Amino acid sequence: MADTVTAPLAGAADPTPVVEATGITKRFGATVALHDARITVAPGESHALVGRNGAGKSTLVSILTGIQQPDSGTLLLSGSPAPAFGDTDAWRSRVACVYQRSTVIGELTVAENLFLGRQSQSALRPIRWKELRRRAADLLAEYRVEVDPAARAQDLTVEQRQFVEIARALSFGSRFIILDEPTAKLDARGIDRLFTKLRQLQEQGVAFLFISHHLQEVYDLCSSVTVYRDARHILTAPVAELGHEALVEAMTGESGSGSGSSGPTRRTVAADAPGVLEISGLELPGAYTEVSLTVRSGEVVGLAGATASGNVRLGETVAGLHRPQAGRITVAGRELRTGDVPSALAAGVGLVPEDRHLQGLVTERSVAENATLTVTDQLGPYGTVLPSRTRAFAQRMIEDLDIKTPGAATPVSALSGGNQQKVVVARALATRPRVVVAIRPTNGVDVKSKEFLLDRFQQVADDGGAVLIVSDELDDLRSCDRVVAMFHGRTAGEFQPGWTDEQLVAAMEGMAGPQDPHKVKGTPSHASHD
Ligand SMILES: Nc1ncnc2c1ncn2[C@@H]1O[C@H](COP(=O)(O)OP(=O)(O)OP(=O)(O)O)[C@@H](O)[C@H]1O
Repeated sequence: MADTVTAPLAGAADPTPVVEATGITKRFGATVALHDARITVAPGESHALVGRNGAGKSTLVSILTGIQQPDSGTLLLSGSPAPAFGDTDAWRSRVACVYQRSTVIGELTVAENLFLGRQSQSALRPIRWKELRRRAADLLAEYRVEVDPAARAQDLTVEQRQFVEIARALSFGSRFIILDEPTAKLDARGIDRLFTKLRQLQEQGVAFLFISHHLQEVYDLCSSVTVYRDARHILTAPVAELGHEALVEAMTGESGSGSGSSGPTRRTVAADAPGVLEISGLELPGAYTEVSLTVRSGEVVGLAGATASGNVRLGETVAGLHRPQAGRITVAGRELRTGDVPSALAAGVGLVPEDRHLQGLVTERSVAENATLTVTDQLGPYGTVLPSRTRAFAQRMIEDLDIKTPGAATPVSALSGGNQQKVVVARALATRPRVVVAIRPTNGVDVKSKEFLLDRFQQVADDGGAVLIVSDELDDLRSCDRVVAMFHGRTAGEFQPGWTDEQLVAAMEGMAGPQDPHKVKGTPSHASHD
């Protein structure tokens, strides 16, 4: 069992790549996930890996971290052949991965998480908790991570948990860290703090492989970028030499494909269109207060806000997941029984939940079963579910949402992350809802598919429905007919088309009224602040 290695970080004097993978091929049944793929990351380098959903990025990560074996290919870590498959200690002394979903255990303290499985030198010796906390404090100080070792992991913020994971990885001796969509659950401030920490560590010689669908983050953080497309390596280039359009072109294989920067075509919602979703005086203690909002037929409204703004809880309340203390919600004039999911479903509310793993999918079940979970009543007579009808229904959803899967019977666990997200959206749309509440709906979805999904929500509105997009992603919000910003549980301004990133970001940060010109730094992907 490995003990703590708190070797100080050194500069990047040795030019041997931390990873050099060549000719990597990996198949899952008939699916070729990687074909003759390669990647090289230099010490102290911040290297991005980008590609559309299903391009093979996560498969590469699982091979680089020893979770999966390639069918063929060569993998060198710091110039040495990769450890034997299954030799966990050897693998984690060379490479670690911080995933979007944290691997720390919420019920345990930071110190316990850091030394999990290596608390005591000998299994027979009792664990000395005081000593453990002291070692944890030393370790955190070494990497300048400001977290209390005695705090329960579940009480930490998402990025603090990531810092603990990074410190744990470094303590095993690894100087190469893979970050797989690390910003997906962070708000703007969290992203800033994570990037600051990564830059600090990079200066100390730590190398990163950074995977993100937010291309602006690639430009902000990385010096080189590798693009995969359809299981193959397409190019590796210095970030500074590859413009945004060329990068998207490499990812999609289509020239001049655009990336959402041109913005959606503006539609006008009739001024006398009836309110389909009406929220009045809603209050949920600890989350939001006195919120009133109407979404009219044909309208897509953005509900913007940072992590603690209350926007997510408000969206979830509409879908029946929380019972507010005061206020009313009506859908097409009918009052909802609040805090009751079946009642919201029956009224025609479809939900794209925030966390597809916790609230969205049964991953061991098929794409067909997951996509039709909310419409089983339409799949056969007298409460029966006909497999043929389920498959046909699912097939339509697969085509409609461009889900990349070998078939409707494929388990969702075999799909790439972005395609799993599309199944969640498919399920929300399967009921032909009058109201769609979509929480960060493009999470993990590539640039092209993002436009595609947002377009599907527009279609719901075009068919007379009302859509509420709850997000802090400026790309999501840009597609809306109107945006309401929330800050600390209250609405903090309304924005008509033509708003600038700076204006909206300022409102989300509690710094400005609607469309007040403010000098605030913004990024095109996530909201930022000054
Ligand atoms: N365990 C598995 N069984 C079967 N197929 C799999 C499995 N894991 C991945 N695949 C398939 O391999 C291909 C590559 O998937 P991978 O998860 O590596 O893509 P990705 O680039 O990480 O996508 P995303 O951006 O959506 O996360 C996909 O077609 C996926 O469905």
